[in-house]
Amino acid sequence: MDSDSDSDGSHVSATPPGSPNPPPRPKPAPAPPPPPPTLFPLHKPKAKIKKPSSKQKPPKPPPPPPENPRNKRPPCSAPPLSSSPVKFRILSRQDHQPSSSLPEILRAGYFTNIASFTDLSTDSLEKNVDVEPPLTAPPADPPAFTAKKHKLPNLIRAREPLPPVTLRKCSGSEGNFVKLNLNKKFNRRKFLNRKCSTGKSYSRSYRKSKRRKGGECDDEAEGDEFVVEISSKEMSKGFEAVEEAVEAVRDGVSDENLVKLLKVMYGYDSFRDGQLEAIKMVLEGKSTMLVLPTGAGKSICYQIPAMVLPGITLVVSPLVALMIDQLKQLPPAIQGGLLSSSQTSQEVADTLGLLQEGALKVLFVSPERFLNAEFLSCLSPTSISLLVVDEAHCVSEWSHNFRPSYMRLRASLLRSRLNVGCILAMTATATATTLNAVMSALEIPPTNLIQKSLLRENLKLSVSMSGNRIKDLLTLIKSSPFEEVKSIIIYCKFQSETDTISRYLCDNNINAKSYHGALPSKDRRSIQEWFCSNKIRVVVATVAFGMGLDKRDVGAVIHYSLPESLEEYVQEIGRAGRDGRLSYCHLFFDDITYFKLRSLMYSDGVDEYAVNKFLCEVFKTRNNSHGKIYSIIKESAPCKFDMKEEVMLTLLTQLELGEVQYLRLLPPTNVTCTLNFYKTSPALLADKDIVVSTILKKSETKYGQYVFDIPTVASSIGVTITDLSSHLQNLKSTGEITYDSKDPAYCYSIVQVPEDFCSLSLNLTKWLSEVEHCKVQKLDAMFKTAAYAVNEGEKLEGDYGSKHTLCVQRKILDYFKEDVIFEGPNAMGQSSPFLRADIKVFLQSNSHAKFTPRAVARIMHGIASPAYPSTIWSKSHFWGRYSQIDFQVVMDVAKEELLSFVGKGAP
Ligand SMILES: Nc1ncnc2c1ncn2[C@@H]1O[C@H](COP(=O)(O)OP(=O)(O)OP(=O)(O)O)[C@@H](O)[C@H]1O
Repeated sequence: MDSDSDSDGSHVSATPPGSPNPPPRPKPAPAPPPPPPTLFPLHKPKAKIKKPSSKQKPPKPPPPPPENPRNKRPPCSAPPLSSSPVKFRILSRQDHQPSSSLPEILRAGYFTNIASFTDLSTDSLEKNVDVEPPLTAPPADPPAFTAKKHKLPNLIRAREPLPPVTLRKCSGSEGNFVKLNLNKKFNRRKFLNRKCSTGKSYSRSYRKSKRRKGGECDDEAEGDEFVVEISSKEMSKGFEAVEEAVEAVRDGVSDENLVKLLKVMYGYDSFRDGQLEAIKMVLEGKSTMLVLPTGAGKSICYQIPAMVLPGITLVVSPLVALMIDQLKQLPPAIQGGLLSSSQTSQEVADTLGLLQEGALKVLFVSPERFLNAEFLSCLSPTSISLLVVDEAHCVSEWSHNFRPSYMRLRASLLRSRLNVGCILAMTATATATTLNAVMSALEIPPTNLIQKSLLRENLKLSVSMSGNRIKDLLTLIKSSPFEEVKSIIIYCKFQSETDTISRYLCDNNINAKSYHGALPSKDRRSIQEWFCSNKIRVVVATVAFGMGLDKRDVGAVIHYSLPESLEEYVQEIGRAGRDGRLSYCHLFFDDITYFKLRSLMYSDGVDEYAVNKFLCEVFKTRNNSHGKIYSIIKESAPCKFDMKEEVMLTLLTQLELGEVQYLRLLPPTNVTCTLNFYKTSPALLADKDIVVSTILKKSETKYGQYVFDIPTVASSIGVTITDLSSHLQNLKSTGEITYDSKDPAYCYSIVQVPEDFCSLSLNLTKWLSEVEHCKVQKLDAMFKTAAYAVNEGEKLEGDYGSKHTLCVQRKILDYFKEDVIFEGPNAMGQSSPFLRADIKVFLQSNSHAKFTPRAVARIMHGIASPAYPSTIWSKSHFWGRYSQIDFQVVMDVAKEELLSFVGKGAP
């Protein structure tokens, strides 16, 4: 039975697969039965499977998908894009997708999904990590695809930078292979697929899932490469079936019609809990808040409406890597694209071109895009049918993963700027407070909340307190039920831990690899691929692993370190048991890690003093500054204000979107420009060109070069930074100048200068400290849940792998449902007899430095900050000495001592 938002939380549901008694995980688990074949795209009996041959001629292409007049939009009158001065490395599609399967490629090419991205990084989610050397050795048992990689004809110089790759539809005479537009030349490519030797009739989408979701293809088939020929007749039959089903839903949104559409698009017979309800709400045009557990199938809840609704569906995601995964996982019938701030201007222009042509049904965008006037102008006011906010908890500062850029996603702004009518917000993890905040920001009425249980009952939970985690981990993996599990993820907090542990496991004959954000993206892809094809049994990872991972048969998730919140814990254990089989999740915890994490919770915080100093810089010219453009340089500012980049962005966003709008954020860009004149002399050119004459006035000359601040010049002329950049680009193309830009910065234009800086900094600091307090409470709730489970679990029956399931589930449900902040003291010390004396000595011995109470407390807790880096301050005798004393207590004592120190005439 599923619990919903009204349940008492004393039970948990099985969503998916809805079985009350999930089967135990066999040794080894057999592959799940294939889903029934779909009408779309193809049935295997009609597809010929042949060994590749160089002589083989490509078959004829399918006709283009039937065009639906309802999907047509008038072309959009976007202004030409200026070129960005920032250079990005362009990766080929294969760079991200080393073993593209036929359905993926077909989807990408034939159905216009965008092919080139520049950033796969998920590093931003990793905190306080140290860099490890890149992966060099292949796994003991390298998968066949690596060995054969060079043979694949569809590889496009995977390592080298490439021009943007535009995927085009084939014309009727060229076979059903996808053509890639490289450097404006068309090259014919054949795409390969590996044989799944079960001999069953699989749909294309099922073969895709076999490849990606765990390599259930049997061993015999691994590495065998076959060309799958798909007749254009079959292809168009699939399209027609989808088109018919879509039309039927448009004519009448009934359960029956929607199930038919589900069947032809995905091959599934029925909807899972919550899906149908959500789809119907969206199709009725009602903004909806959807809370389903990880792996429950939230994507279908926007993909089906995207097919049915006339305009485009915008999907906002917090990470580029997530967007890429989601784009790749779109079913073939949906034409998708992606826009992120890490793309080159050419990539952006290509996507915007497709958008203008009306060729896209789903567009993934980063929230930062909403800063971009060009993007906004490309979306005609009526073209957006649905806005999907994925990971919607990021909207709320009370969530575990607040993103300042998500503040831009407020219903009022979305309506005024994009004319968005219907919003679908989706998350797997949100407390009641977070949900309230998200729903109020997106103006979703309480009646439009669809919430199913957070936990699947096939997950068995256990917890242990450990004095020697690495040894206990080995014992755990070598004992039942973990010893029988063939796919395990171990989550650690720090990158260095992942390497140590994977080495230790390998030394003990356990096939393991470490995975973290500092690894080159190629290595990360390989590890993920090997794990998915069961070539590696264990991945020891930081939080960077798992976002968008849809491997169905992960049998165990082990937390080597305490997660920072119950939200993070729920999200990460949700990687296990997606196939519905019994799966095991073990959590190790210990005081030392807890103390360390708790200290880290204070690494983002700021003092009122720092906020005030920052505001003075932001509004440096208080008079006549309305409309003027300024910038804060990302590299130098953190040290100047002792404030992390992310915190600066939070403050700037709050100054834009808070009760009073003080400024307007502009897209970040490089602001220092160095320019050389070539053809015409500067003075002569300045006579003809106002931009050049302003540059001459506003620049310094160094070694014959002109160095100037781009926002200053743009402000003086009264143009935007984009216009100025285009103008410089034009001058460059005529050979008049060359230029380079550096210093990435946050840019903004002033709307209104605050009258009272003091009260504004006080309010902002108060808000930030509440956010900080909330994060600390989340960690405490996690720690207390673990401690409670260990204490209570001792009294319960049950095998080792599942002993604490009920205790932990109960605590999790309380926490999410009622925002229960668990009572009772935390494990932190509240006083120390030597603290005051030590702070006094520290201040005396560092009398040259200007400390704030927070800076002193950070050093006593051993936390680095931009102005007090660990490279210098960890040498201090006092570094980290009081990490077991509550940070607030240390800060209070530091404040008193600083006051008395200054009172005694210290500098
Ligand atoms: N009705 C259904 N029947 C069977 N399988 C389904 C159904 N709906 C979705 N799935 C499958 O469930 C898997 C998970 O779906 P999806 O990635 O959308 O989950 P999610 O809720 O977005 O998970 P996460 O929060 O981890 O991103 C996919 O492989 C998807 O094809």
